[in-house]
Amino acid sequence: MLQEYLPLTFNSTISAVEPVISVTNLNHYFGGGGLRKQVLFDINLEINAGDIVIMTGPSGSGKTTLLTLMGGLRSAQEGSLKILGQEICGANKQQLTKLRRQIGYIFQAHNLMTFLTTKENVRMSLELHDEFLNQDINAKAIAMLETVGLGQRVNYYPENLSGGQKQRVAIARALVSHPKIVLADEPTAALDKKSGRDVVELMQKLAKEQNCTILLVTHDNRILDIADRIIYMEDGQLKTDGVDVSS
Ligand SMILES: Nc1ncnc2c1ncn2[C@@H]1O[C@H](COP(=O)(O)OP(=O)(O)OP(=O)(O)O)[C@@H](O)[C@H]1O
Repeated sequence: MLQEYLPLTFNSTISAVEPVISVTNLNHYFGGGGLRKQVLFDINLEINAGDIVIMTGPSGSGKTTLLTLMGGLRSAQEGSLKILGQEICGANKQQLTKLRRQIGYIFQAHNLMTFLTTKENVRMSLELHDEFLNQDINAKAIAMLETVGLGQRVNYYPENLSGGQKQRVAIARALVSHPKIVLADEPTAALDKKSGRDVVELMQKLAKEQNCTILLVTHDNRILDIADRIIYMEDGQLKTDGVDVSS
């Protein structure tokens, strides 16, 4: 599971044909010296703008590691990893911070600020972006909450919302700034079947409207059908990559 939330903005522009994420011969290791352990092996992958990609596979297969690398949440060590046209293998902290402002994150635990209302949680995401500072960010946050069906809950605190409602606030927070990429790690894990389904269908709808790429890690087979493409990881390797959601 993603543990960190690191906000991000950088000014790269990407052409329509260039993949939003391009991974070439990527390896990753944890630990050092005699304890050094390779957890990703020669990953090659391209993800196009607007695609909803689900990454699945057994526990420990490297999904979260790959997701955190693609989100600029940890440094890539070996190979090439281009996000929105920018090489981030070897990128410094400042470059990673800029990158992270262009990405929305949705976590298993919604990670909302408990001392802020739903509106304030969503507004906080806009406050990280200079381009919104001259706009009515309150109105934008409320409009986004209305879009996710929480127009009546803008002044509620997270503790007074159901699990599904909290996750919808997290979706509003991730998408309100219209990021090009949203990364989601087990977004339905804490939800019942219906709430989980509602949450991913909402993500799918908003992503298609905004032409946003979604990369979603899940063990939840019930949501595979929302994907344009499914990637299967095993033992740190990308085993299958396809669009056949029935397999
Ligand atoms: N910070 C870390 N330090 C050392 N090893 C780690 C670290 N994070 C993950 N690993 C190891 O890397 C491997 C891949 O872990 P990762 O969390 O990416 O798998 P996963 O497929 O996301 O698993 P899950 O589905 O259980 O979340 C595992 O063997 C794990 O123990």
